[in-house]
Amino acid sequence: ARPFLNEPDTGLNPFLFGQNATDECPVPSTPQSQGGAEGCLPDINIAKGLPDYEAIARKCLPARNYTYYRNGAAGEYTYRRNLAIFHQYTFRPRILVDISKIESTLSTTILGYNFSAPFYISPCAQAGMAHPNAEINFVKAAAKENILYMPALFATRTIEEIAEAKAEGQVLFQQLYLSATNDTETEELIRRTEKAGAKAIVFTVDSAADGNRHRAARYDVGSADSSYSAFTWEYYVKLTTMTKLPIILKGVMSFADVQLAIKYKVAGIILSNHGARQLDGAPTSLEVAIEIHQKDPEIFKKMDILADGGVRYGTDVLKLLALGVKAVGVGRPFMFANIFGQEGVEQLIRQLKKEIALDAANLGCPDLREINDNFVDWNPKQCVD
Ligand SMILES: Cc1cc2nc3c(=O)[nH]c(=O)nc-3n(C[C@H](O)[C@H](O)[C@H](O)COP(=O)(O)O)c2cc1C
Repeated sequence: ARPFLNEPDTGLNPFLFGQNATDECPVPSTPQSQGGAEGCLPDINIAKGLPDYEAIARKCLPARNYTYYRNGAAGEYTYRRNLAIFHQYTFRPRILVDISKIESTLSTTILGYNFSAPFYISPCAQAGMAHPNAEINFVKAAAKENILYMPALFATRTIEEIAEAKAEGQVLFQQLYLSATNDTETEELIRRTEKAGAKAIVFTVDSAADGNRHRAARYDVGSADSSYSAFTWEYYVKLTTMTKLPIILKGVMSFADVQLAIKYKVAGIILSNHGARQLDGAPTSLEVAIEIHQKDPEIFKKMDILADGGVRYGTDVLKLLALGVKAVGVGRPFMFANIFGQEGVEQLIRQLKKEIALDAANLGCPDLREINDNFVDWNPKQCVD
């Protein structure tokens, strides 16, 4: 495959490496497990959009830590597809529409809880590889900007430490990996999650086995679980009897399973290929959302459907929302922004909110909550790359 452009060149490099691009920053000596790009970080203001945080992290983090966040499965074809797919669909912009109120229409509900924007911080393990305060930065930034955060079970900080950092009334959804064979362990995890005050369980179902991750294997930072899972829909039914919390299934990636999720009255699903870290060749969440929309668009009204993977621009968010997706998850960009700590995470949230508003305005969509499939030409076109 041809070399892949991870981030389009938007003129960042001279700010990061100097005008002659020769003053490479030395790899910092901070121990990997404690993260740390300190001493190397450029001015936070040079990050103008989501892809910039990755470019900065690649320069500033130890290679092993960067690779843990960056890697995808096998030849990373789905990783590339996640980023590229959005550009196969062009908008149908409308003109002479009063879009002056757009910023006041970004708010949404997820499982009935109010948030200021239709995007959230996806559950990603090991935030401590980027910053010593790890997930605490996500909790606090999410509270400040009133967006949803889904902490990962394999976080650097414990469920309890993360809950402790919550603001008054802050809503978190807890991501869990469960054991199909050890109900005692599952019960214990669920009790901890409930006690911590999580408002929903995000049960990840797209990791039936370890991800086959070549890039990660070079640095010994592969996926954390090494068993083949025995989960079934019957297990899901049993799980619903173990807790009163709503359960969101994360990693639904076929129309057949979406139909089953409806049949089993699942509270919500996340269309996700796990950031392309599990099955190379999996479809992208945009493609699955398009398939649902083509086959039975009413499904989007029957449960909250969220989606993640490769979302890097406001326009990516708009395309998913136009199909009926309720809110969109962002993973790696937040992990990379965290090298700047809470300030970096907050800045990213503000930047994405602004992009969504600007893009919706230029699209001629006066109210984000009213965006619909007419705003996009769903005939795929050749990507510009
Ligand atoms: C470093 C890293 C760790 C992740 N850890 C988890 C995890 O523990 N549980 C989970 O459900 N998903 C995990 N994911 C997947 C994310 O929740 C999300 O689906 C994905 O990152 C979205 O794609 P994006 O990174 O392109 O935004 C992880 C992703 C990354 C990049």
